[in-house]
Amino acid sequence: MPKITLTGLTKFYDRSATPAVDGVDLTVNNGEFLCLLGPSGCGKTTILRMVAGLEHASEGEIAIDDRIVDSVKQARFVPPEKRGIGLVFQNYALWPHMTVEKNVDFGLRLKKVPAAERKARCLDVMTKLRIADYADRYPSQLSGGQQQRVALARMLAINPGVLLLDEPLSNLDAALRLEMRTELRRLHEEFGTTIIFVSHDQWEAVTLASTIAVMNKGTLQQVGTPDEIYARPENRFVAEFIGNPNINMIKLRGEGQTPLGGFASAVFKHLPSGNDAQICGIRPEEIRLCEASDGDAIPVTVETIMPTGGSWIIELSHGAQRIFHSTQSRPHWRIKDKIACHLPTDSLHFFDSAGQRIDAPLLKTAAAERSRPDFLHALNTRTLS
Ligand SMILES: Nc1ncnc2c1ncn2[C@@H]1O[C@H](COP(=O)(O)OP(=O)(O)OP(=O)(O)O)[C@@H](O)[C@H]1O
Repeated sequence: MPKITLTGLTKFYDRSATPAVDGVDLTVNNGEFLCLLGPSGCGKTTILRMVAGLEHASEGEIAIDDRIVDSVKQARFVPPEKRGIGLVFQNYALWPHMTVEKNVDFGLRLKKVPAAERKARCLDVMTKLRIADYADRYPSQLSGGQQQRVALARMLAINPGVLLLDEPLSNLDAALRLEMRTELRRLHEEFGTTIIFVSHDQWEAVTLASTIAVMNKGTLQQVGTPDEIYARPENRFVAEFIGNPNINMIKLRGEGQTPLGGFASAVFKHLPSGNDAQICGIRPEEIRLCEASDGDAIPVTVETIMPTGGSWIIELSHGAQRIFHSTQSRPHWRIKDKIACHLPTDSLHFFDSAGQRIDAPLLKTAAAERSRPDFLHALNTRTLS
């Protein structure tokens, strides 16, 4: 299966404005399932459209394996139909005058696949995507979710080397989405297709993708496995975009760089001298609660306890400061209880004034070794809340 390489990829829709995509360097390896994740308008779809050949790059290059398919410098542009790519968009354009089976069969016909093989392939993907019962219906007679599955089936039938998916599950209800994610993962394992998937839903990204590329304002922020991105965010944007409840951010310094009190003073204890960290992040599930009598801990008051279906989010205050803790164990505290908390050293993430991660020598590793179930649980808390 092909590898895709983006080098300095840039797109200006309007030369006088900021670019929609700004100097992106990214390699999607053979058979990789990569999710472009980021807030609305950050340039995800634009990248997908350039890879598909529906938009020209303004600068930089796109290569599929070793073949350059778009390069302004080399004055080369390979049209979409010659790139060997399947594309499924949110608004999956099905042929309205064709039945489901004819839609799925369409690409195979174009490829002049023999009739018996076409029939078998169509039946196979329609069965896998659970639309075989609607084979004779027209798109207008299907629900949005069923149409989305037809669009996916149509692509999978031709078994493209590269599959580009732009939020293809957005029209499905929660249960069907979950089912389709499992199905997509299974299909990916079975077909080994290189997939680029666009989403702004972090839960979808971590459950589906082997690699996540987090984007913001047209630029790539971090590329890594879901675990890497959660456990070792490269900057504040990534730290705050991934995980729910959101990571707690503790401001460490005030005017003139004076160290702040409260939670910040507890954090300073862990900071080697000379470190110029401005902000410290700690994931809610990493905060440890204890009895008020624990002398070394930070005294806090329980402000709210929010059940989120199998887990709980607890809001804690220390003076005017607030911090959120999450747990899978039913809390035995009550609102207004005076308790205390620890911020474990190896769970702290430090960022400088530009929001870039600082790796202090004393503060390492354990966070990176955090287990995936914890991570998924943390995200699941958001989904349920
Ligand atoms: N055809 C176009 N002409 C001008 N500007 C465009 C065009 N398409 C997209 N843009 C702009 O480019 C930027 C990136 O858009 P893009 O659709 O790639 O973002 P996205 O991350 O996919 O967003 P979403 O998650 O909302 O689909 C946005 O500011 C958008 O307004």
